[in-house]
Amino acid sequence: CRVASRRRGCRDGAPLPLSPWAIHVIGHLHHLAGALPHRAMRDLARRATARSCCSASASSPSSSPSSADAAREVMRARDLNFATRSMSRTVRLAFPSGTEGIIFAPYGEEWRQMRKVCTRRRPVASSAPWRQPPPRGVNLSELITVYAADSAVRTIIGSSFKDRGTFLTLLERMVKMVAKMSLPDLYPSSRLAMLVSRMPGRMKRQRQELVSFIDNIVREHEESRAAGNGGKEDLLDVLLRIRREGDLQVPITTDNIKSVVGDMLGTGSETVATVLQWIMAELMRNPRVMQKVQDEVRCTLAGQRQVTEDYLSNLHYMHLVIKETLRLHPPAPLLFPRECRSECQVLGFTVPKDAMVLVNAWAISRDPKHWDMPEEFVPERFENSKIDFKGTDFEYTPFGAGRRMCPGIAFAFVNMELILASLSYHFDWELPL
Ligand code: HEM
Repeated sequence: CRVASRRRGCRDGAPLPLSPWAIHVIGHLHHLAGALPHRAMRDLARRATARSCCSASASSPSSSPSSADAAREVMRARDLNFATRSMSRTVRLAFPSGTEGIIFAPYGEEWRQMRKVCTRRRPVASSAPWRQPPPRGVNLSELITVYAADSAVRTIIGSSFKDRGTFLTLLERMVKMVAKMSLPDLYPSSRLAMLVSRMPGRMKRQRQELVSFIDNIVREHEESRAAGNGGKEDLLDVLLRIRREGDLQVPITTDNIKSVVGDMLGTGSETVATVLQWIMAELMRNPRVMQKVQDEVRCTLAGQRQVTEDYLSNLHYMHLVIKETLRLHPPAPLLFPRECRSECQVLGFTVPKDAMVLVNAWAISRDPKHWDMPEEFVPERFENSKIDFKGTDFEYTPFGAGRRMCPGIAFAFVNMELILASLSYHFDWELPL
């Protein structure tokens, strides 16, 4: 294993990140077996005295900062050096060069342009659904997923979204595949791994299905606009217009527009739905907090038939509940993988060029060094605290920080607050007996 064999070596006097004991051929993988990666990596970092980094792959260097100090180094002090994304060998099959969208785009002008276009859009908020009493015993996770997808769609491609069910299935499969490590990812230079693994074929098919799906959306969109169906410009309109006008430094291709649309639809719905599901689970486990949220919402909206955006700024306690849920259950616990652009030092350790860096935001936001009763759900901890998720407090970075920080925070918050207010205003909730 390349990492293990270089571990004891030093670069310019600085050692490589601490790494656990390795086994020939499989490297450090046995340390990750059977546990969620962010938990396993936190435990490994705890065992390593420096608590900074550990390597965890079979044959490619990777590093997982698990302390706020290391996160600050990666996402602030050396942000530019870690501002590009790491792509596994199988993910690369799904996003060939020039079609990386935003999430996987290498650092550079094209990524900067796309990000600017996408963050200029204001979220299209609408009132949350479920004003009618649902039948007893609803599958709340399912309802939340559907709502989050619909509302992402409204902002990104307007209201036309005929086949939501197919989209959600494709999205779920894609997220699972991208998050998974397959044999070719663990042994990137092995041709045998590529030959024996079924993952490359599955990834290509999955990507093809998603692209055809988005193709239809783009075509319908263009036809609808050509037929004179007006309405406000949505994100897809803006991207298509910019491509037509063609006055950008790096021209936008249709293939990349499809990837950007996929990125925004995927992140816009999946993350919001996951956080909302955790919020409702925590509220049901903590009836005191649930009561406080309901009292605040019902008092603020007294007499209104519908929750709208106008009331959100008064729902102070609900905001704390969302913050606390993001602390305990960030939907991207290891953020999104970054790559070291040139060898550098982090907290006195050498990080080699091309190493994948996974910041363990989940472990850091439960670190007893920064948080009292870190495992407890206590929204009040944020009451008089200056700690926020805006990318300057490195003990709490559910949206990341630095150049690659999440551009969807405003969108996410409007949606999460609308839906949570709506659920708390209209209904009482309890777990089935
Ligand atoms: C609670 C909801 C959300 C959470 C917790 C979240 C979290 C994150 C995180 C951790 C990253 C990686 C940051 C880094 O590497 O430092 C990210 C990136 C990103 N997010 Fe979000 N996100 C959320 C909602 C959204 C929404 C609603 C959108 C869009 C509509 C969105 C679009 C993106 C995009 C495009 C990127 C890639 C940015 C880049 O690489 O330049 N996210 N998000």
